Amino acid sequence: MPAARAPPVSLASATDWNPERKHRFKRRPRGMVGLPHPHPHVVVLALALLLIRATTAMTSPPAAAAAATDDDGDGSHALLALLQRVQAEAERVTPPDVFDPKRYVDLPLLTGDLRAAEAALPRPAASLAEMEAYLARFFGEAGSDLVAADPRDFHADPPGFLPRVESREARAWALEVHALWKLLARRVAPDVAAHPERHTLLPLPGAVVIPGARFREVYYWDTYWVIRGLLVSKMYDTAKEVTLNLVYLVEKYGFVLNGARSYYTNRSEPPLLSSMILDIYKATGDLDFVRRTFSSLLKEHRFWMSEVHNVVIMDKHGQVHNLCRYQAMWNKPRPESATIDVHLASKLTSAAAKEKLYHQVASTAESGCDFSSRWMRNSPDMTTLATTFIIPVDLNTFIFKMERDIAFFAKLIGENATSDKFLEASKARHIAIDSILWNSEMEQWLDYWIPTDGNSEGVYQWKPDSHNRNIFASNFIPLWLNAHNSEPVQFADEAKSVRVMRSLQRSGLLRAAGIATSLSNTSQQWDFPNGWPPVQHLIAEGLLNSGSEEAKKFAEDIATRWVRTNYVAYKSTDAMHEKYDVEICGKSGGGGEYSRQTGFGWSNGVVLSFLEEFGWPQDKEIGCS
Ligand SMILES: OC[C@H]1O[C@H](O[C@H]2O[C@H](CO)[C@@H](O)[C@H](O)[C@H]2O)[C@H](O)[C@@H](O)[C@@H]1O
Repeated sequence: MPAARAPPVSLASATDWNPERKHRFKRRPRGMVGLPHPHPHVVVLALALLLIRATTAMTSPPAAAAAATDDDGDGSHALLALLQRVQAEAERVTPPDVFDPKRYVDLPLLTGDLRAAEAALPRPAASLAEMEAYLARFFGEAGSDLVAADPRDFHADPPGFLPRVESREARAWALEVHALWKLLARRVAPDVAAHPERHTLLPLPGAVVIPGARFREVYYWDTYWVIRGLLVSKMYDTAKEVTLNLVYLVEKYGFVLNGARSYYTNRSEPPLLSSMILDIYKATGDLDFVRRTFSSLLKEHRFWMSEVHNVVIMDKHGQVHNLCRYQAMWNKPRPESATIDVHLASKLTSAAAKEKLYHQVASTAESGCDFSSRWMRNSPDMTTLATTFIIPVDLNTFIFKMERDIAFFAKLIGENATSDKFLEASKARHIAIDSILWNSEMEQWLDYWIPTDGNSEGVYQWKPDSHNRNIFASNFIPLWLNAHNSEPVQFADEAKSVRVMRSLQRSGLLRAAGIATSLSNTSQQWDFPNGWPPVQHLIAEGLLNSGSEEAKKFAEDIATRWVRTNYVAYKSTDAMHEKYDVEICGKSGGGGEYSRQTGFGWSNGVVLSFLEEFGWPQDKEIGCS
């Protein structure tokens, strides 16, 4: 085996992360070696990881992390424990088609008397009526601890709105979608900060835009497309305020949480904070906003570079690379879906196997794509989820982008040395993505399976047969980097982008109403036949900016299919949907562990963004063709 060479980049002074030290963890006690000065919250999580690793094999999940992350020191863990018992009791008496486990962990306690609420919980409840009476006595409605916000920069028909949308029908609808920001804007009620022990909702300093329906709180990666839409709607102040909430979370927890609930503190979501800040800067030129948020981006980068997420892998030429994976710091049922997780784990016998499964389930939620055959060793068997053993194409795309954005911002604010270091880091990641994830035969980037044999502490040796050769829309997401390249050399040059486009066209993913998430119908929501707004947008924007006229036309074709299906579904249901069935124009998506959701933050953002980018001519049909 060729000698391992250290990656060419050192970010030590910029981020306190030194890739050379990364390799030392082979000989050092296990722990957060890649993160010498992390945020205190991350330290607690890391210590939890350390504890479990001292006693179990590396393939075991970080069991002690559970104990570390469900107590914020404000008493909200006691409430969450009670709410999970409420959830379990409610399941027994609620018809399955209306039972949503998340509702129960979102309930705010009406008074400070948790003990009284505990004592009065009917165990078992005799009926649904008895359970509902109990809930009404002790708890407010789920979502009642958020109050409507009235964004001051909202105008019903903002000047300069969608100048290229000529069709009256399309324009009238776009204005209705734009008006949905008012319905989705919220503020956390003052009681949440005053009495955190009564809420699983976390306090936030500014207004938020929620996805909608059961998703009553702000979500991390959803917010990127919310921001894109708010910028189209000229709501620049709201876009900044929403983003500053996520910055606040980084400052408080060391990373952006999956969502702003105490039960989401054990994981993040696809990291797009730097992209939000970049797009706001491009729209407003507000350099103070960049200055204000910059150090939080460095902090977030440290989180993703820590041992929890970083994987070291040696390519076939002996070159060593750092890439990232998803990994939650949790090995218990997800509180928001505990009944579902417990049921799934009941197929396994040992407590250790259950913990490992819970760890994989939560780690999959960190991917934002929960759930999908993509993360299963043996699809569609959910007990074979193995997300922490996958190097995902899209995650590394987002982190490459983060590094490029940080380099750009650092230059803007005069931190040239930091800029150079992050530029180098992004180049190293570019090389890593090309070496480890690019598949020249299929002309796609492919997720990479790392071994589950307990070697995750060391440097993995790249193997050609470890690519996941199944077709997923995520295989094409690196194209998005075309949209954001400030250098003459594009991430995927024009010729390569065209080859990737042809591969996408041959893949079978493009359907009547958009790009399917995968080709496999598992009944999971991130599989066929669902298409998701962020995925359409990432791929279309990448194609649009590839430099190829043909790819640009293809991007417009994808956008047209997507806009039409959103429009037709809206006309028939009076709502924007979370996801769509790409087989049938105008049909919302289904599957997964919860019912169809409407609102919907990222759907609105993607439609507005497509309409801004491509316009809609007078004579273009907007119904299904
Ligand atoms: O309650 C189940 C899961 O719900 C969320 O995931 C889905 O909705 C999110 C909000 O729109 C979205 O960010 C994610 O991509 C969806 O899969 C939540 O994020 C999960 O953590 C949660 O377990």
